[in-house]
Amino acid sequence: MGRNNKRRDGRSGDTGNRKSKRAEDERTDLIEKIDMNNEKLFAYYKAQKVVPEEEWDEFVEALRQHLPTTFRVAGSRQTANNLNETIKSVHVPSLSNVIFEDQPIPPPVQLSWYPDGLAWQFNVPKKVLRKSPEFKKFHSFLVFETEVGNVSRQEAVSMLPPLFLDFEPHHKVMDMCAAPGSKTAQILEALHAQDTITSTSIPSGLLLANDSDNKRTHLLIHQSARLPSPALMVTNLDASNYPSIKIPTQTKGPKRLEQLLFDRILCDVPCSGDGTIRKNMGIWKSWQPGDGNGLHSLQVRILQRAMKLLKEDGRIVYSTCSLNPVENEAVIAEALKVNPDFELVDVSSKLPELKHRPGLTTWRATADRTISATYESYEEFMASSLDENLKAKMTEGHWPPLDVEKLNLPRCLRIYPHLQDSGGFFVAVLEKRRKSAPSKELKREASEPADIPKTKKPRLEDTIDVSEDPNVAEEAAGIATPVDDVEMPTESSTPALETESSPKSADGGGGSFKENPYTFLPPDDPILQVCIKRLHMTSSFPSSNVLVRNPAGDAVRSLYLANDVVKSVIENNDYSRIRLTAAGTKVFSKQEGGQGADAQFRVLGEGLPVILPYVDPSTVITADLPTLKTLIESYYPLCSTFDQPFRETVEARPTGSHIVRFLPGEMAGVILTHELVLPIWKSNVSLTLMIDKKAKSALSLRLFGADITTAGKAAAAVQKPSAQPTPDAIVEDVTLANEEDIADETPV
Ligand SMILES: C[S@@+](CC[C@H](N)C(=O)[O-])C[C@H]1O[C@@H](n2cnc3c(N)ncnc32)[C@H](O)[C@@H]1O
Repeated sequence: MGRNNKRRDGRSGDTGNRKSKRAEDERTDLIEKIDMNNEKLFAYYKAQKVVPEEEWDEFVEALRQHLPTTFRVAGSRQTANNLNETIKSVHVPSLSNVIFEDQPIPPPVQLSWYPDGLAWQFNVPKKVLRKSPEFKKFHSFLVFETEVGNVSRQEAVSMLPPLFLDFEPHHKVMDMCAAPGSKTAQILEALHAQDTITSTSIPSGLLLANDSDNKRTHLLIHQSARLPSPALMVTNLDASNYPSIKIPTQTKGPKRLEQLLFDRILCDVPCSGDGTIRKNMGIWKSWQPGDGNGLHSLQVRILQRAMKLLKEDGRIVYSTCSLNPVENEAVIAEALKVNPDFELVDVSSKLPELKHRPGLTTWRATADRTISATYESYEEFMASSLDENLKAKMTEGHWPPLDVEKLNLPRCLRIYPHLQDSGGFFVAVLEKRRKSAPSKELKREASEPADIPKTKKPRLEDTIDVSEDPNVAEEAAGIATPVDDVEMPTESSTPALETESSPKSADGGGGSFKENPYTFLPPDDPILQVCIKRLHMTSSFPSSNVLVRNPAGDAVRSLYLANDVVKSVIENNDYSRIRLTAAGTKVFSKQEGGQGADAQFRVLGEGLPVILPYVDPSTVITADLPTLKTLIESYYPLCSTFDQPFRETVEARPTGSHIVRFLPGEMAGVILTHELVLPIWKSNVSLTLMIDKKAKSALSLRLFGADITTAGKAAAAVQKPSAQPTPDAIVEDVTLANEEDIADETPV
């Protein structure tokens, strides 16, 4: 991210390029220098019998190998299938016979277990990506598509948990430890699976993504802006202490408030991360058993809190990128012990091509840093000659319980690097059994009358003490929410783009919370009405679900759209108590007028698919592929440069925000296979395509096989006077920024 900012600050792509090469050289040195032996790690995992004796060498050898690059084609089913087709029919054939320094380089292959072949893997040295023209072009394609959210560069194993959630668009889903958000994005995509390329549905369900780290929460918001959803909320709380959220009862009769319970919860908990050792090579040196021991109690508390927030028949997916049974089976066992209404689900046949091993039923914990001894039981550990301070760090829960056989721990899935050339991972799926006949008392507890004085409220909360103001300790942040990074027209009559001001930085120190509050506009708000009238939106547009974020509750800058559940959560809960950091999706944004012109609210590219189903089709201007090419190539082409009938249509339109539908077509060998709907801005005499710079470059690469945007051509010219189709400067610089931004599975 930092490097990306430097580029925005005006550093040349060449500098980025040199830096990237240096970083790569440093990494190569590191691989060569690093000692991929850690006797304690080996002794510990041998003692756990994670793999049979005869597989041990293969397992360790796999830990030492460079992790292949994996990515997932993202977006709704239609968008993803389209792009996947391009990868299969254009990129893979062009990468199939590449010879580099006399060596054949294998093309990307699909991950056999990932549904619909939407996940890919390739393993080529970075210098091939830099120097082979075919791979360079493919890499550039990936970088830009990642920037705009059509591709997610994610570790293969990290793609697993959402696949086991098995949820539907009407479900209320919670992602308890969500940042930086690769799994949140995957859940959002599934929630919006039925969307088309041009329009987004408003699912009736909810995705509540939470993370206790404020900085990382803003990274999550940035990532999820690529997949706008009116069903998304983001909170910034300690998951182990997550407060009760209230919503009105759905039943007939007087409205009461009840606790919001979830259909599905993902607990992708903080872990020691030793399953990522192929990527995070520092683990070879730093690993010690205490890493997992120290996290065990937090992991248990997070899982137990999830159990209390789940509906009957609901499902929890618990996952870590650690191989340590103390962070995995021991956590599941401890949580099951106190929640007997839960059981592990056998999901071994869900992904038939996925190779995995069963969860362990025996393991040997230790707290000893200096010797390699492990202990069969807590009693044996306590009877040892170890230091009393070390003994105090461990609990019975670190070891297998006596009744371990009853818990079905082999139903957990262990993924090992040597099985399918991946990282190491652990997944467990738990379901809450339906109670046959709820007692009268339980029924009474299930709905909480809103009007009972607080002190007398029957508590829905469980054994965990949930305070009204969870004491969340995190670093001071101050990261801006995403802004529309649109190329700026300079024509004098073209208004300056107003950037969305970031919410005030959240000062995590001591748990203070300084985000802006959320207010729903009255449906007859004059500004909202102007937006609705301008687009001739139908009466079915949910105008009572439009919200703003500022203390006054006025439509001063941006308008967001939320679905009914998000609205009801916001209206019935104090936003600062639930540390609400984001809600819904931004659809309109204020655009300052140019010389003498009034400010207007314009449709945002990210919000357009959400509002398009409500826009009167006669409001949308139709255009063809050459028109799109002109809009991509120039910042602000004059209206007079366009062909008829587009020229006449736009000249007749007032200045301001418009929507254009580009119809499928062909020009000089370039094919637009499906229609595209994009926002434009009309100034007195020129037009601007109002999409993010990187989205414009990605679109250009997808359509024309080269970045023909002004910025792309400029970058190519800086890099090489004989401009090649793929500008190195952009590729390298964006790659670095991107890889940092989306790094997932960072051990915490
Ligand atoms: C393994 S990472 C999650 C990765 C994420 N699910 C993804 O796919 O991008 C664990 C996350 O847990 C967060 N975390 C740590 N302690 C937490 C707590 N007590 N409550 C909520 N989140 C916590 C960390 O900030 C970190 O972002």
